[in-house]
Amino acid sequence: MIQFPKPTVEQFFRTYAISNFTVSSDEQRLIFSTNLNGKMNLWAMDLPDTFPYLFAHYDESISFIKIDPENRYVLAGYDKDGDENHQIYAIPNEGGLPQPLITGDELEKYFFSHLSEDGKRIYYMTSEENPSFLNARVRNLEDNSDTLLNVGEASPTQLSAVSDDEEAFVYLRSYANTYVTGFVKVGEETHSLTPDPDKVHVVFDPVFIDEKTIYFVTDYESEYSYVAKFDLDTKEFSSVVTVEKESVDTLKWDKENKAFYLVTEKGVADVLYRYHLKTHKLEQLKTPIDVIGKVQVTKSGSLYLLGTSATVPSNIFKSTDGNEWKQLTNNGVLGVSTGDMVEPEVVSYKSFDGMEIEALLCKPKPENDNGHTIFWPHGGPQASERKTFRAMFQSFLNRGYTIFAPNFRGSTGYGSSFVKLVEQDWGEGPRLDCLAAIEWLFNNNITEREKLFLVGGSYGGYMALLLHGRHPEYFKAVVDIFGPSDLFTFVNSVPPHWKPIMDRWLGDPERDKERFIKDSPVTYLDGMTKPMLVIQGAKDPRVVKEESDQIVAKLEEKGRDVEYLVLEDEGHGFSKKENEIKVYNLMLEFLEKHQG
Ligand SMILES: CC(=O)N[C@@H](C)C(=O)N[C@@H](C)C(=O)N[C@@H](C)C(=O)O
Repeated sequence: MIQFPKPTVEQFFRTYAISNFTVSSDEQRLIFSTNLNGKMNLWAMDLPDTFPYLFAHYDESISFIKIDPENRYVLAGYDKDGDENHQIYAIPNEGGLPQPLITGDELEKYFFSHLSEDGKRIYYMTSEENPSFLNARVRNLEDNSDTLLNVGEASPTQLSAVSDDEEAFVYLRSYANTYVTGFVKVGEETHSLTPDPDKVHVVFDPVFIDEKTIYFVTDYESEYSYVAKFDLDTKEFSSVVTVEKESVDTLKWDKENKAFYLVTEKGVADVLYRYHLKTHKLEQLKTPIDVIGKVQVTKSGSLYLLGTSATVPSNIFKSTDGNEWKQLTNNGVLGVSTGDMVEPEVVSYKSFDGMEIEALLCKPKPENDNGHTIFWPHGGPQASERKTFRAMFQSFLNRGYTIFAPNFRGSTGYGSSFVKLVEQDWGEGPRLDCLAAIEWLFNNNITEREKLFLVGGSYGGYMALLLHGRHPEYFKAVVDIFGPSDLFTFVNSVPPHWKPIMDRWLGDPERDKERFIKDSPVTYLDGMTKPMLVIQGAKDPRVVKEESDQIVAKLEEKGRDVEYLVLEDEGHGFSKKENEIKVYNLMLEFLEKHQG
């Protein structure tokens, strides 16, 4: 019989992403954003037919998709080459070319918030006239009038829910990723959704289940976030559903069955629950994947879910009972079965101060093993490494690298106090957690001292630079993907609506001058002696190109071995297939070159 070679790394490069989806109210059409033709576009399937067709061609990343309840048009948000200046476009119901609808100067942002039940009014937030705090406005599609609803003040203010009668509005105000207050505005009256907005807590995912009752997620006076309720008549706040040691991170209302769907974050995986409002019964549901990206509940009560596992790229599933799932998309890795991929082990180790840190350990198949390990600090930093599919990881594994990804202090999924541990401490605690992880790898004979690489993106890139500068003896070579290199320049270069939250997140460059010097990678140029590869998107608005330019220039001045790749048409990530392949190939080449 014909013998075929084992899967090669190039096959993993040909994996496509599904980043978002929505289903029409009659459930006859599913629209999703994917880079199936190399760039991000909207594709659709006319259900129950599952053959995807190109629905709207624009070749840019898509921030939201909304189908008019009466199927007259579709709305979508696009930016330009990853600049995150999202603007709102309309697409004919038959598909076609997106037309600008709520747009302005290319530097302004227009974030979609809500579409009225009759599809005639679009609620949105904009940076226009209020770049740091954002204004909320409503556009009436019948007469094209555009009305100011709320002027954001004190901190970025997001319109997050609108009652069906469009009389009550919930706003969320962010002071930090871990401090977001919620308030409801009805006419001239405003009420906090939680008893004391001055206490540090978060509020998100508010839902009006009728004109007077708002459910939402909060961690108010709790270590783990839970579902709470605010009654507009009595002005009472109450806790409704808590799940032990799990943080609720998504709340969806099922109007038909008077139930909520909850997704909780439990370390490296998600759990899906249904909570019945009448019986107060909480049921755990089976899911076909480990990490849930999006849940949509339709009018009929059907459930659609977008998700991924370490060996399963993003796919969309449907269920009518929350237990049996039908896979609607068939998004896989070119010719590679899940059995040919690597499932991570969940391990934990003790850090310098005895704190238990969870991590993902991915070991290559013995026949591929090249004896080298890649240490991967994740980005965020208030995020975590989870059981999601990463073509980059599976490519590294296919080439024989072991990968170790610690959820150092500051990661999400381990309670509110743990997430806060990185705030105003970017370079000490999390760095020591990384060092403890490296020693653990050596002590457990997973990694040999001379065979360790360091690769990280964004905050992970920052950590890669910092670890390189302060502890070069551990690493053979280092890859920094858009990492902040100097906290003084980084703090001033972030998008305007991030600036109000920088103090709690990172600190103040004057007040915390000593710490900023200590925790800036650029302070440790002398230590950065190992070969480096730096990768940057030219349009990145979060970690701007100057962060990479300056560290590369300084290393070159010192005659260090540094390669630099700038992708002109990318932002904070690689959305275009050809760019992604260029990056993976360069990284693999770089690592291979420095194995010896
Ligand atoms: C609400 C919000 O956007 N907060 C930001 C301050 C934030 O936490 N952004 C991160 C997701 C982020 O982009 N961080 C960069 C530095 C990264 O590590 O990816």
